[in-house]
Amino acid sequence: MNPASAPTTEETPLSARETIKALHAYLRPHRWAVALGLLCALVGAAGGLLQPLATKTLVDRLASGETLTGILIALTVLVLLGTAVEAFGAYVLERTAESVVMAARRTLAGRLLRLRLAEWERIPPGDLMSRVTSDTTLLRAVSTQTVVSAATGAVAFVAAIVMMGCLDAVLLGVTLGVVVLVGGAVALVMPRIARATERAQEAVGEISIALERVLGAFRKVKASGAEERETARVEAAARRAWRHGVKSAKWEAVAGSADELAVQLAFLAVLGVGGARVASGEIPVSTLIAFLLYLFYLIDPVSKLVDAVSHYQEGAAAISRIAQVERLSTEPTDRRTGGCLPRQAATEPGPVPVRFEDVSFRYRPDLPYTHQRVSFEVPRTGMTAFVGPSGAGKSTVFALIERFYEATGGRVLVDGKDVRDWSLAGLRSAIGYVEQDAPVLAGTLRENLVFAAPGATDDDIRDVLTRARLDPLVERLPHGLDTPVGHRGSKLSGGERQRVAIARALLRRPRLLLLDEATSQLDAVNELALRDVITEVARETTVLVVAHRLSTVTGADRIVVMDSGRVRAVGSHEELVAQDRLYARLAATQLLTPTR
Ligand SMILES: Nc1ncnc2c1ncn2[C@@H]1O[C@H](COP(=O)(O)OP(=O)(O)OP(=O)(O)O)[C@@H](O)[C@H]1O
Repeated sequence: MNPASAPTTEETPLSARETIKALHAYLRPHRWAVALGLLCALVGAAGGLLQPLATKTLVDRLASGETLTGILIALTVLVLLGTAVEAFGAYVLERTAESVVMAARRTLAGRLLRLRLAEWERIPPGDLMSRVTSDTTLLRAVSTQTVVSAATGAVAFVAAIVMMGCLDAVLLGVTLGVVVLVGGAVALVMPRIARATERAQEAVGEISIALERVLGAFRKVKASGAEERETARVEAAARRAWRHGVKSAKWEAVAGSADELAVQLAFLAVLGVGGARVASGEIPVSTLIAFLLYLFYLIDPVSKLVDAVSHYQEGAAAISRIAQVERLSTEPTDRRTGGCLPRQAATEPGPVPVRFEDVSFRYRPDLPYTHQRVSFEVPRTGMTAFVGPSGAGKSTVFALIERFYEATGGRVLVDGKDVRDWSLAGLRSAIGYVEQDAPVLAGTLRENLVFAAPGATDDDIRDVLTRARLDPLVERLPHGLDTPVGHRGSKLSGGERQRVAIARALLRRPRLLLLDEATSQLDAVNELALRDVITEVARETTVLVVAHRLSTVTGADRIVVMDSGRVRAVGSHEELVAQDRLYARLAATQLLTPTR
C-alpha cells in the first residue's frame, strides 16, 4: 500500500467555529494563567505606547529650554519596567502553552488505548502516533501566543490609532489607507498557510506510516532486499512534507513581511504629507516626530496580529487533525455498570460459562460475514477445542468473547449474560487470553509476566514459571527475571514467547482461559508438558482452545468443528471421526487415522 493513499482518520476538517470551540476547551483550564500573561503583555504594550508622547514632551521642552533629566529618568524606568513585565508574561504564557500540549498528549494517548479494535485497524499506527507527537507540538503556538498576540496586538493597535488620531487626523487617514491595502493582501494569503500546513502535517503522518511499515517487518525488508524501495517511500513522503512546508514558509514570509511593508509605505506617505503640513505651519514638527514614532510603534502590534492569524492557521490544521482522533469511537470505560464476572470456581454449579446463540458477525459492513448463525455451548470445566480450516472463524470466536468486536446478530453469553451487559473491564479481567502470535512487550521478563496481573506475588510467578516450563529460560538469561526482553532486549524464540504468554495468562488466574494456537511453536517435549498443564488447569477452569494440529486436541472434552463461519459438528474426537466428514479427513491426514 502506498503510504500516500493509506487510509487515515475521517478527513473532514473542522469549521472555523468548531476550531475556536476546541481551542477554547484547551484553554479553559488555564484561563487565569492566560489572563495574567495577557495583562503583562498589555502593560508592556502600554509602556511602549507612552514613549512617543514622552518624546514629544521632551522635544517641546527642548524647544522651550527646560531641563530634561526628570523625563529621561522616567523614560528609562518605563522601558525597564515594561521589558520586565513583558518577559514575565512571556514565561507564564510559554509555560501555559506547554501545559496545553501536555494535556492534549495525555488525552490523546488515553483515547488511543481505549479505541475500539475496529477503529484501530482502520488507521495506520504511524498516523496516530504523528498526531500525538507532531500535531500536538503545533498546539503550543496557537494555544497561547495566538490568543495573547491577537488581544494585545488589537488593543495596542487601537490605542496607537487613537493616539495618532489625537495628534493629527489627516496623517491618520493616510496611515490607515496604507494599512488597509496591505491588510487586504495578507488576508488573501492566510488560507494558503492553513492548507499548506495541513498538507505538511499529513505528509509527516505519512512518513510515520512508511517507517512503521518497514520497522515492523525489518527482517522481511532485509530478506526481500527491499531497503531501497522502502527508503524511496519514506523519501517520497519526506519530500511531500518538505514541499508543503516550504509552501507554507513562503506564504508566511509574505505575510510576515507585510507588516514591515505597511509601516514603511505609511512612513513614506506620512513623511510626504506630514512634511507638507509642517512646512505650511498646520502642525508643529514635534507632532510629526511623535506621529512617526507611533507609526514605528505600530510595527509591533501589526506584526503581532499577522503572527496571531498565521499561527492560528497552522494551529487550526493541527487542531483539526487532533479532533479527528477525538471523534473515533472508544470502548466504554465505566466499571460500575454491568458488574464483574463472579470469581467462583468453575467446579461449582452455575450457568453455562460461554454460549453462542445464532451469532452472525462481519468485521465491517463492506466485508462478508465471517460467522453465520453460529451456536454452541461450552461446559463449565474441561477443554473445548475449535478446529477447522484456516479462515473458518475460530480466532474470531475468541475476539467476540473478549468483546473486541460486537456480534452483528445473535448473542454471545458469558455466565448466562450477554457480553454487552457485563462491565468490559470486569469481563476481560476474568479471561486469560493467549493470542496466536504471542507478542512480547518491550520490558523485562518479569514485567511481561505480570502484565495482565500486576498484583502477582513472587510465589505466584515462581509457580507459573515452573508450570509453563520456563525455569531453564530464566536460568539462562543474564539477569534472570529482570532481563529485558522484547525490543532491544534478549530475543525470545517463538516457543519461548508462547510459553511466556501462557504463563502470563495463568498468572491472571482466569475463569476462562482462551488459547489460540498457543502451543503451535513448541517442540514435542514442551508441547506435551504444556498439554498436561492445560489439562490440569481445565479441571477447574473453562478452557477454550483453537488448534490446527489435531494431535493437541484429540483429548479435548468437546470439539467444535467450524467451516466457513459455521459450526459443522460438535462432539468428542471419536464421535467426530465417525460422524463428520471434514473432521475425519483432517484426522486422516494429520493423525494417520484410516478414513471411512
Ligand atoms: N481484523 C479483521 N478484519 C477483517 N477481517 C478479518 C479480521 N480478522 C480476521 N478476518 C477475516 O475473518 C475470517 C475468519 O478469520 P479467523 O482469524 O477467525 O479465522 P481462523 O479460523 O482463526 O483462521 P486461522 O486458523 O488461519 O487462524 C477470515 O476470512 C479473515 O480474513
